Amino acid sequence: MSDLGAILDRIGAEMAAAPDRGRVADYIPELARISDRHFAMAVCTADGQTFITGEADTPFSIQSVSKVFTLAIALGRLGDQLWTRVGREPSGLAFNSMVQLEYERGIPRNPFINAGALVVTDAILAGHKPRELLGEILRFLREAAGEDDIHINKAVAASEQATGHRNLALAHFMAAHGNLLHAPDLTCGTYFHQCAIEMSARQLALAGRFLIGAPDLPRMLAPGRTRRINALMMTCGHYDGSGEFAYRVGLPGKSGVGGGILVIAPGRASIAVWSPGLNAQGNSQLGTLAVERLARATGWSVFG
Ligand SMILES: NC(=O)CC[C@H](N)C(=O)O
Repeated sequence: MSDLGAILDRIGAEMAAAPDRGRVADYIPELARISDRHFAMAVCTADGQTFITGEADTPFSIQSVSKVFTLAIALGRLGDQLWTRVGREPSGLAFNSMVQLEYERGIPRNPFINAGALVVTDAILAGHKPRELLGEILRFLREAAGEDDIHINKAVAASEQATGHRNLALAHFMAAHGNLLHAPDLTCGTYFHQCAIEMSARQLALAGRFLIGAPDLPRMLAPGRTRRINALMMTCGHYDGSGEFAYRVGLPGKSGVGGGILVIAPGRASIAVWSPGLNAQGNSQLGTLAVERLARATGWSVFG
């Protein structure tokens, strides 16, 4: 790579000057307080280097990016058995949509929409107390990142708990179809806490290294499974904006309404970007633009 540091400096400067920063999520009151001025990007390469620009050590709410890690834990623990409860197709609908779940009898389309992520959390909650599972998720992240300073923001979790009617509705609906093992408020409560994990862009890029598929990096899962997580990130990681992200960026990515995106360049790098303003599909507006520019400058793409 010619000069990743210079590429990131340029992208950071361009994003600081960007006029249209999208809109910060306001349906979770604690997230509505975050300024849309933040920007950070971190790139961890397969050969062990890390490059950053912007506020790469400021923690932010990873929200739905957590779904990548709970899926990894679920696949490691349950293997293909998980797929009896959740599908692997893009939904073409918003992350919190209800309609499809009714047509498809309580089986969510994929593990990255909210309904699917609730099923994944519910599956790995089996045999554990919520506190134990949340401890396991944090341990997984800390081991993957090689950093201990990763925590849950309890105020964000409480804020979502107080307003999370749609997620509770999704969970109740799946319970009605026999696709939930625990009481809806238990599964949702665990999910709200997992979404409220805070990480910096640097920590998130480090935690994503196990998905690069390169030797000498932390190995959290069998290689065949990490490839499949990448496939799902590519097809479903941005909800009804997944096609657009694949077209513009050409790499698997998973977004969250906190404005974070984890992007994997297989064999090359793990990339984390953060800018809290979102586009109409609930994906970081500048985050997407920044990784689009990074992909163009580096030539990284899974499409050759
Ligand atoms: N897209 C997201 O990041 C959504 C996560 C959020 N906690 C929710 O369930 O609404």
